[in-house]
Amino acid sequence: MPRRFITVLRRRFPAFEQLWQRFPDNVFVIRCESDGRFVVEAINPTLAAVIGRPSEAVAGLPLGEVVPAEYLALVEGRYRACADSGEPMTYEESGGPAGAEPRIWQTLMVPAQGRSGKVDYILGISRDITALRKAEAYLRDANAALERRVAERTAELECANARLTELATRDGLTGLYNRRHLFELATREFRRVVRTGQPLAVLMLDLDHFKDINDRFGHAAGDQVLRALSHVFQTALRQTDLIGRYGGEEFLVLLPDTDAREAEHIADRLRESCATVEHRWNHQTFQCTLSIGIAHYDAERDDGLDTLLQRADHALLRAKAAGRNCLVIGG
Ligand SMILES: Nc1nc2c(ncn2[C@@H]2O[C@H](COP(=O)(O)OP(=O)(O)OP(=O)(O)O)[C@@H](O)[C@H]2O)c(=O)[nH]1
Repeated sequence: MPRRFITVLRRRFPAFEQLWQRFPDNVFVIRCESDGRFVVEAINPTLAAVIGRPSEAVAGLPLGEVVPAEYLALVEGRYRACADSGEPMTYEESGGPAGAEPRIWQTLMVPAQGRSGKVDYILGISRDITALRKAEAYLRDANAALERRVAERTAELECANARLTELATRDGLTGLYNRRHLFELATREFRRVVRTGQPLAVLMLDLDHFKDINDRFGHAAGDQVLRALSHVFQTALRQTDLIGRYGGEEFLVLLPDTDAREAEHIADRLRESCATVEHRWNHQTFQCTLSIGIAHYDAERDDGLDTLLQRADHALLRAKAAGRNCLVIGG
């Protein structure tokens, strides 16, 4: 029998008595009476301190005289379930005296069967896990806050990276690809057509008498024209075409998979749309025309991107010499 057993243990083994006196969790032994009632057989000093009564004063009392009335039905229900099932049970509960901070308890109950097989005693250990649960909740919150912060920082970094890529690849004034990045893309495109043998047209665009615009209206007006025309060019081209700012008022366009007739047609569309844009500056309006040199990839002649660009450049010079606002196809 547990009481006898515990009493014997405590008397016979000083080490067990030490353990019983010092054990930091609550230990209790409940006797199950044959009429279904429960009696407190023994509680250790830790549990005695929690309920505020000496162990000796509680031993032998019916459960109803030890457990506060508001918890009695709940506690009895648990003991009954353990006794009826004959199986160990664990549960968690919160409670405590009114006005005090509620505590959370984790309890393990083990039924002890007598010779008849009936459960005579329930041995229990109950641990105050309030601090543990609080620490877990704190860690959960801290973790969630950290995850939120990491997500925010990742979004900020992605934004900054996108901005850096933008700065590294785009021309600050027009928003078109800058010369360096355009060369990278053009080189890639050139390698592709060398491999596939597909057509590739190159247009070298140069605004006519742009210096006059700067001289007449000022540099800021010139900048406005460059921005406006860049937008016009970009909208006139297909998604697959590449356009970038090649120099001051010079632009390079690559037209992949475009035959000679189509390239000429696109070039003329660019030339015309440029010429028809009306620019306004200080209550004055003016137009700006465009000369274009065209070159087509020729596997026999173009062993590198340079020669193809050179041929487009020569064609552009001829367009200028021919009076501007026109296009010339390079030989
Ligand atoms: N406003 C402005 N002007 C620029 C920019 N880059 C280059 N330019 C100007 O573009 C002008 C180019 O002049 P030129 O090379 O003589 O050519 P052009 O006057 O267009 O004459 P043609 O090309 O022969 O028709 C110069 O006045 C440059 O200062 C820029 O970013 N903004």
